[in-house]
Amino acid sequence: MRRSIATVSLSGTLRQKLEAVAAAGFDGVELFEPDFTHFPGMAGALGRMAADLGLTIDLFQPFRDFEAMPPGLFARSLDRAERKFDLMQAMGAPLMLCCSNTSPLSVDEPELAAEQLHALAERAARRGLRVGFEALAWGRHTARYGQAWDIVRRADHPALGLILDSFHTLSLRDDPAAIADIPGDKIFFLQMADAPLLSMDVLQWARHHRVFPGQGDFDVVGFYEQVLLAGYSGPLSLEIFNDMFRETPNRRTAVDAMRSLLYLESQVRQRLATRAAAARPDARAADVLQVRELAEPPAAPEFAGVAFIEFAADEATAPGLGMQLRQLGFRRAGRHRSKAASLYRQGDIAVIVNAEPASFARSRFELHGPSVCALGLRTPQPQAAQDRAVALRSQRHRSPLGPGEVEVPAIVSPGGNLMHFVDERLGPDGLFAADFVPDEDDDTAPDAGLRRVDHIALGLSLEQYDTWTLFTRAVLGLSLAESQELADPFGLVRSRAAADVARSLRLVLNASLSSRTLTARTVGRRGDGGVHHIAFASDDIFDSVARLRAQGVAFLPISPNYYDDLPTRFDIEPALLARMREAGVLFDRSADGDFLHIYTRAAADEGLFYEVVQRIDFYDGYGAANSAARMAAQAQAQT
Ligand SMILES: O=C(O)c1ccc(O)c(O)c1
Ligand SMILES: [Mg+2]
Repeated sequence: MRRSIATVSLSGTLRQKLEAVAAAGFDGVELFEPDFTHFPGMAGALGRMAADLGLTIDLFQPFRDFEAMPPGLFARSLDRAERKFDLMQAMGAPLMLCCSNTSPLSVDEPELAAEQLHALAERAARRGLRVGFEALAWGRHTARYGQAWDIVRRADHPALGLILDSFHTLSLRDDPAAIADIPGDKIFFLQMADAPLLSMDVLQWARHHRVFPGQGDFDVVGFYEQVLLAGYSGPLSLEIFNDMFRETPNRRTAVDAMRSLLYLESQVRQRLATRAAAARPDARAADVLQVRELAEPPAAPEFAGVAFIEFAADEATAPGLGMQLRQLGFRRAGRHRSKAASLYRQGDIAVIVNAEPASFARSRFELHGPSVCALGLRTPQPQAAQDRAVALRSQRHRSPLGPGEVEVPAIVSPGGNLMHFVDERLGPDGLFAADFVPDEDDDTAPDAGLRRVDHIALGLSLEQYDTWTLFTRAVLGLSLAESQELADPFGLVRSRAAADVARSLRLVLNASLSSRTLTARTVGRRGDGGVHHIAFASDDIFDSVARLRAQGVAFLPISPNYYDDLPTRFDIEPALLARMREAGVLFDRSADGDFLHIYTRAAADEGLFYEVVQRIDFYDGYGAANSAARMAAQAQAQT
């Protein structure tokens, strides 16, 4: 399996792009011609540079506005092609991408298009080169792969084949099923791109909003499956035009790119295995040439809740964090055997405050101040979870172990915090029993009835939003809800939830479109991928709130207008409404159940805040409808 990527997909100079692509383990690139036009060297030098990095130049693109032209223009286009063939030969690129004509001068005559492409292929063949024809979704007369294939078939030249691009097919909601009937050796190249479902002009959509497979909403797996069933055995390439990727540091983009391909391959591999094993086995599936070359990471782990949340602190800030936790009803349950770390417990929740000098936590503290630096996720398959993450290009993390301490497989999540995979078989206390010496406080505050972590919300920069989408989906195997845009008084916040099937692990990804929202400021202080707020579940939110208020916890004040509005939206018992109004509790309802929740005020210097939630019946959301109430209250609480 050769993996490739178009140079247009990354930021940087051409040299930097190639270096990033090579470092991420790609075999080749599609050279986007404008990258070459501004390259300070000749084609031969570029070819040598790529070769020195261990990369091939698999394709030269795009050659535009060629087929179905009136004769005068056609002759000129052939001359233009010869100049490009010169370059391709000098740089060692064997294949030219010719995209379907968008010129108003082109004519709707497939026979003419075929004839002219035949002539182009003949010129290419004389030099040992090949041409691939790709239907652009906005091509003047050829927009669908079926039309492009019809022209390629009519042209009938061995040096002319089809180029497929998932974006063009899926954006037009065209059915990829007929791809499987195209002879695999006539498909010369495959470009994969995903995209969010948007209703907009297809050219704008294609040039600005493509994302890597697994980051969008298209059925890219179904598309790739059809291409493999056709018998295609060429490179699997990414071609992503995306405004954000043009500015994101290219090393990060290249890792996301590789992760997306490996994830795509693993999903297709499973589909093909299912077809081959079906009651009436699919002979073509069994014959797919590349199936053994498709990536096969260990299966995504199951989760069984959040085992712990770890704060980074130092000697000066650890006591303050401890006080805050006590106020929230946690008791100090132990001190670490070998590190300057304390354990706080309430219900099933465990919070570690780590002030160990010269540790990973301290390095995060130095960057971001007191903040969450690691999450422990409980799973029956901790080693497989880590192995999958590493197979999908996450970094393994090893912490120094003291005597008798339990080794917990860990990885670095995007943005640099840690994720530990804690063996479920250790039980709720097992990990802590080994690592922490029991040490109950004397001055413990009363338990506030917080039972478990309901969800953890992360603050992300916009450029990390797609990275986290792919990370949660591919590495953690979570499923994602739709993105929503929430109104902070100082700008919009894009938000989507990721959760496991059992709903034992819920992460909320928040990215601000503005630089002035609370989310944006959290990212500035806490770093990209930092924890923005933590929601704890209570079985009786009113009781928990009363206890917390008695401990001096301050909650966000909610406008009386909110409570006047609620009964116009929902049929709520007056007694419940009165209780909510009095307690400052917010309300949401879906077809599955109700949701009661409340937010603490952000500690003045921290940014981080807490939420208490109560899910009734099978409510599965996060009260997004109340986020505007929350953000307005936060803005007002700060003035
Ligand atoms: O947007 C374009 O022009 C363009 C060019 C080449 C491609 O392969 C493609 O999918 C789009
Ligand atoms: Mg394309």
